[in-house]
Amino acid sequence: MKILTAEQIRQADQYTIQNEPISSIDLMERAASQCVDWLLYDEDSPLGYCFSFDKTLKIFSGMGNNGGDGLVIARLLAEKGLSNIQVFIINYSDKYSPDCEENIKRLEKVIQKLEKKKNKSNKKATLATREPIPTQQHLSLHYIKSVSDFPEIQASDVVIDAIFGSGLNKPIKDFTAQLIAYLNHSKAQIIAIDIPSGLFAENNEDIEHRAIIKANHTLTFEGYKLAFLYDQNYVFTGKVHIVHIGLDKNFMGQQASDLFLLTKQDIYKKLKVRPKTAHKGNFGHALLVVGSEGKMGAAVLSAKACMRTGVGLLTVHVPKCGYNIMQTAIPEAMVVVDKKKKSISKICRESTDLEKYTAIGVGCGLGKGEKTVQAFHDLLKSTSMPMVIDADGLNILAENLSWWDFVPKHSILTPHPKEFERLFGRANNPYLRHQLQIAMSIQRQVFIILKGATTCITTPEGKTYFNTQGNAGMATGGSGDVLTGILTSLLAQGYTPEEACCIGTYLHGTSGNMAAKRLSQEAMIAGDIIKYLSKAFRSLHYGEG
Ligand SMILES: NC(=O)C1=CN([C@@H]2O[C@H](COP(=O)(O)OP(=O)(O)OC[C@H]3O[C@@H](n4cnc5c(N)ncnc54)[C@H](O)[C@@H]3O)[C@@H](O)[C@H]2O)[C@H](O)CC1
Ligand SMILES: [K+]
Repeated sequence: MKILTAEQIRQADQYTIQNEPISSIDLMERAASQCVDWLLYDEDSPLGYCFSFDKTLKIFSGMGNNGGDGLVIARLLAEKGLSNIQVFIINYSDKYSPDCEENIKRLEKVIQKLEKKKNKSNKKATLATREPIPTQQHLSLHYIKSVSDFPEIQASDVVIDAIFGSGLNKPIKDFTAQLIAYLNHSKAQIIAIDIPSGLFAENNEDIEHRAIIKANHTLTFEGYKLAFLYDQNYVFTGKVHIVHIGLDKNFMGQQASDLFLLTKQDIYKKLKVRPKTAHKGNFGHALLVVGSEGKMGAAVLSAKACMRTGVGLLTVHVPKCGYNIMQTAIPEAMVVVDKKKKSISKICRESTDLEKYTAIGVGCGLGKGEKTVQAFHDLLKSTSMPMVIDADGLNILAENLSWWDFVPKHSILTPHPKEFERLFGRANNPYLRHQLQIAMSIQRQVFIILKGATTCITTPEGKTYFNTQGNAGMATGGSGDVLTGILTSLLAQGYTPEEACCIGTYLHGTSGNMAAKRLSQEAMIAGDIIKYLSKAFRSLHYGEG
């Protein structure tokens, strides 16, 4: 799925208005009604099916179209009978957008209608019983012009943030900034409409010192904004839900973008089906150069993941101390041992005949001893076959930058953020780090998989794929070794490095999710990701699970 910029979505908005055709105020109505559906019927919504709940819905609306969305949401919910709604318009300037202004009038009419209904039923009640019956529905409109107008916020309130959306063009200041701090400080659940107020859709500089809503949920229109895919911004977006508002699909499909979010369908299309007449020679021969004393677990995990991802043959090059461990843990793999006992010192004769391998993975549990560093150098120099480089392989490279010349083109590097920083340096914010990652992929002609809650894959052509599969249960020792095994296996089977990166990260995240669902995030360990690979494959091939 393509990720579009806020500017491209604005253009899609204009195109839809002109070509559907639909008036902008009707498009706003449609967008808000989709939000209302989510609010009333989604299992994640704090309102879920609660038409007359004892909580109060407090909607904070700005003066632009995001504010307009908030006003329509209030009116539609009131028309559906939701009981307690208070709307607050933030007067941060002296000008409303036309659709926002029109929706204030429409909301006022509904308030008047409800008031009339209330008076009528009270009159009837007074005549019959001499006592007014309190009406069930409360809908009110208030204006915030300074800090003294801030309402009290209870922990049980549900707050809708419709202050600013994609039209934000400078950091929020003055009492609006104070209001955001005040809302963030409350214990209420916050739902942001389109984008948390204060967050820019792409580049966010100086984020620690800015006023930005910290939402529990963000209902975003049509697709993820780029900023939502940076882990550092999760604190603002909370869980992101895509709300489709009917923007022109063809127009959006034609927009140029080098940014993609991986979906199940993308992966399904890339996965090959194994021919019925296949033999093990059809699925490649992988070599893993891994392990050292005390870190043979990393070697075993990468080897098991490699086999479970479907490689035909696997040879594992380990130090002598790893022989029995490897043969016992995974009899399906062939093992060649190094001359040295505790760490790898030289890629030995059986392994030096690199021609017979269809992919190489290196780095898991390797260590950085002098001889190992030399062996890594020799390995880089002895092949031009793209390889998977992880963990200590990356650290060694970071300490020997001149060796970049020997890194085979289109190799896959799998750093976590610290390893990334060691290799490529620091960037001031996630957007700039992403730009740095793209630039480095192009310059070094490698695929970089920056691991995180959302994994960011950049290609030598300058494309980016984001993978959102996975969960915090995977933040445990060995998860990265499993990914290396999966990637090496896919490369060995003849998937292109780009396909291997996309399928590999998606599979890894999906089996991690399946493991967490069954075992809990706390109890799952890296080996469980391997156990659930079969389920992840089945879900991709046959839609199971
Ligand atoms: N794009 C769509 O598909 C649809 C979007 N909708 C909603 O509209 C907003 C974008 O609305 P817009 O009026 O352009 O911008 P905002 O409401 O975010 O901001 C209003 C206005 O405020 C000014 N401004 C910007 N930054 C500041 C600031 N820091 N301080 C003071 N004033 C500021 C600026 O002039 C802005 O224009 C989108 O997010 C959706 O929620 C439609 O409703 C449906 C279709
Ligand atoms: K908002």
